[in-house]
Amino acid sequence: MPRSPRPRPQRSGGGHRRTQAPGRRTGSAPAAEHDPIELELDVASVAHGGVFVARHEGRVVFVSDTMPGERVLARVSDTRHDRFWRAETVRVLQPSEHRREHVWSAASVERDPAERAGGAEFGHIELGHQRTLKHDVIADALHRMAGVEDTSVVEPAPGDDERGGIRWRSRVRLQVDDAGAIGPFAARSHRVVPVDDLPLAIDAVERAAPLGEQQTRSGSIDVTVTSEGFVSVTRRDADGQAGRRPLVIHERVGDRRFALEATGFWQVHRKAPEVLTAAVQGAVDDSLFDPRAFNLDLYGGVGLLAAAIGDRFGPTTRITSVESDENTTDHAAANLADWIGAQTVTARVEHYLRDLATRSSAGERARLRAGTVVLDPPRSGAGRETVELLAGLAPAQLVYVACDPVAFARDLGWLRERGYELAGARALDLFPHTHHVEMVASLVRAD
Ligand SMILES: C[S@@+](CC[C@H](N)C(=O)[O-])C[C@H]1O[C@@H](n2cnc3c(N)ncnc32)[C@H](O)[C@@H]1O
Repeated sequence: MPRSPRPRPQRSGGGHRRTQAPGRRTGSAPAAEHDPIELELDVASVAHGGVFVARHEGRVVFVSDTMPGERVLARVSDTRHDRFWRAETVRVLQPSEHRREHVWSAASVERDPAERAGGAEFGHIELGHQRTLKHDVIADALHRMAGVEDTSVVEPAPGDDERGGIRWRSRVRLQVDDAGAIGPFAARSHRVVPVDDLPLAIDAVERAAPLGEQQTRSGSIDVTVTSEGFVSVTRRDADGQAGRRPLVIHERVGDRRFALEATGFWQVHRKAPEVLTAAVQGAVDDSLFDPRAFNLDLYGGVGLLAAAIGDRFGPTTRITSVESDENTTDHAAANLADWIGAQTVTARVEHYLRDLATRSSAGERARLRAGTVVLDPPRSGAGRETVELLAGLAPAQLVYVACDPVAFARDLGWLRERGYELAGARALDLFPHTHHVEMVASLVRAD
């Protein structure tokens, strides 16, 4: 790919284009609305968060809607930081061989950046190359933050390649703006973009979504279609109130049926529950697993991964599922009720582990050391406090399910400092056409 000797600053819509002195701080305001800075940029690599890295006069510019190897004209949208700016591609000057027509015209680079629907930020990239880029992000994070070299590939979910990576979302959240218009937010903004279609959603979700309608009040709309085909549409006002008691729905995974609230947490990809069940079952080292030990399912939700362990190791397996949301724990208790060794606890994981660290008996401590811990934290990861408490309890093995590889890499770095080694990791593309990727990693105590 030919490279220009130097990116040229340009002014939008005319021959003469504006630049700013390198390192100049422009305060908290974004680039002036009527005088946007436009830059010609050579895009070098992928960054975490669905953006790509270019440089302008020594400063990093994070650019959206492009990919490595492209030359683009990009409009600067954020100059608040000294060390980096943010910009949106407005025109592709030299496309990559991996560029495709966007799978969602509402998110395409042909639209003005403010009118592009968010949530499909890799939709212009060939599907296999999206996975290469996700791998690059994982490998870089593991190398920098955990000192681990990753050679794994990012695996597709069943059926995604055949469908071109569309029609996988079983739940969608739409927004309603002050004028009553319905749609997703634009990328990196709270501006609602009305859309005609939702190609990442399964057909039944798209059909149930009130696209093109008007609402009388601002807020959000959650559209969910269960694996059994039940449709639920929950409207919330701007302060998040649903206006009626939460609806209970059911999801089926293999022979199990899970009850949960329609707006409660459930894996978004229609195949994710079974893919993650199998991945977690496969990530446990049998030789280290003790069904009578103090086994834990942390951030347990309605019990999906506790059930994965129970179904693999049998009904005598003891496991305690810990979840902070009380209604969710109630559902987990019902979902796991047929299984004698399963317990559910409503608590924040960090509080629960601190309690175990300070109050458990010598016998419990021994059973914890012999235990297996599955943890599936939210996007922010487990965090330092939880990692330290967990490492202090020293369970025999951990299975870490991560929806943010960078937060995982940070936690892995801390776990390695505290005596754990990475025994294996898989990366699963459960979010095609977005930058997101799921990881399932096995860690064992190094002693
Ligand atoms: C990524 S979901 C995983 C749920 C479950 N493992 C599954 O696959 O369905 C994370 C869950 O952790 C819960 N959670 C978030 N922060 C928590 C905390 N500090 N302690 C306990 N649970 C937490 C959320 O309510 C959510 O149910």
